[in-house]
Amino acid sequence: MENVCLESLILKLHDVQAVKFGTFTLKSGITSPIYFDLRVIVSHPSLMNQVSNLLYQCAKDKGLKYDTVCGVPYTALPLATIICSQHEMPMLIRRKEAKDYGTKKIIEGTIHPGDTCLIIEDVVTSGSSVMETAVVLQEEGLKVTDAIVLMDREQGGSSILAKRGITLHSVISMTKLLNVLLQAQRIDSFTAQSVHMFIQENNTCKPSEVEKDGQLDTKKLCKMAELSYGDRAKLQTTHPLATQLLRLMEEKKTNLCVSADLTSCEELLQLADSLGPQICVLKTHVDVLQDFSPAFTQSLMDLALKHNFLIFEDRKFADIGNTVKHQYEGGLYQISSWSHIVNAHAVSGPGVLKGLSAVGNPLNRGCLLIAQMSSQGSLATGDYTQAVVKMAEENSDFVFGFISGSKISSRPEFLHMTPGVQMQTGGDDLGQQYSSPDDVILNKGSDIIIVGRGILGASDRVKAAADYRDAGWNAYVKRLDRSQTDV
Ligand SMILES: O=c1ccn([C@@H]2O[C@H](COP(=O)(O)O)[C@@H](O)[C@H]2O)c(=O)[nH]1
Repeated sequence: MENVCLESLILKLHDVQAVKFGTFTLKSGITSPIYFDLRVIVSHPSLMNQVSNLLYQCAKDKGLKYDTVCGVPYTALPLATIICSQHEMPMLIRRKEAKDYGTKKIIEGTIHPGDTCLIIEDVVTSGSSVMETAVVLQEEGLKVTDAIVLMDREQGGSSILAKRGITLHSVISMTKLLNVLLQAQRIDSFTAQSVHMFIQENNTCKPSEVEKDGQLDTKKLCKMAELSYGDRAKLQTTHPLATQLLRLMEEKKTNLCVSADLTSCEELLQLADSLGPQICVLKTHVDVLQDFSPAFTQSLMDLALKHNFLIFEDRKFADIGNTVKHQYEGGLYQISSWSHIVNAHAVSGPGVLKGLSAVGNPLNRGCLLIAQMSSQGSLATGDYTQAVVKMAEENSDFVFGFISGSKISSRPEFLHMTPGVQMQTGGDDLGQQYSSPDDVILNKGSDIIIVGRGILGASDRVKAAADYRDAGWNAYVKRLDRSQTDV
């Protein structure tokens, strides 16, 4: 690969801010002086072509033989597409989550078991994303022996992948990148030095650290990919309310939120008292109460303290900032004074969060954005959902998670809460659709199940809540176990 070509690429990547210097918190919670965001290159077609050519050339220079190509979702997907299109090679697409309808496939494209698949990735730190893709391909009978990455952060990922039989080939090394930017006076020697030191000191995935008796300690390794609720609570970037919630979930061993859709205050308070020990969150719709009074909210707050759960008023704010501010703070319900959590639709734009956070932040409250809905025909899908994730990322001082059917953000500081949960799947006659606790937590990667009528309609609500709590928690434990064996 020609040096001039690499140098011009590095400078272009810096121009478009695909590489940035400053203070950044990585997925693992570590603070880094350098950050790569290769996603931006999709807006620069000539850069996309240049990167794809270099990735292809790298595979050629190494003499790699392969039958098909798969890009690690999402950034490397278009890169793999360009390579396959230009060189007329078959490609496979790995889904992040299996489809919950139709074929339920996790790999799209024609699979020929025994074929060798080359993995394409944009940036490697721990190697866990490459590994996740490799495992899925291997489960389909494909051979995975090599991966090509544009940028290796040199933090141990290549050694870890090598231990699992995958050779990582990188187009740009961290050392090369820093040298080129230093020579071009894009960064000073102090910055280059601090990045070098960071890499040495934060080799988060040193093989020696994840080895036990010469074997990979899969438990440690897995922690990089899937953190427990307790570990997520410890991340610097986690919102204080999410920290409180994740901690109490770990302590009480529950990821059950009961949806207390009742019309009498007394019945609701009785429910909160009897189910309190089983739940992490109690969700209300105060506007369906026939006898609401401020005394009710005081009693509910007392029960939340007694049983250590959070209160979530499912108000679904959706107006302009100024209006939601009044709706949250004032009126009959004065929601901000008693509800730890509220939620909002993103449809009116970020102003809704500006208005809500002006009231909620001084009170240490938090908000969930509604990214998907459980009802049939919901319009909150696809690009809308993606835009909601972006809005959450841009407002993480107040937003700590989502109402969604599945995990939609890989950032461990965000919580996913899923309504439409019952042991018996199906729905009601007004469009509600139900998934099982196992499906929601284990297969779709959500964090908290929200259960209403599944518990409220039972003859013994305490027993039903215990069953849902066990089902939700066991699915979470299974998910952690599965990710340990997958790595
Ligand atoms: O997409 C959504 C958003 C909110 N909900 C609310 O959750 C409960 C579900 O009650 P069930 O009795 O378990 O069906 C209810 O309060 C909804 O308003 C939802 O279902 N879907």
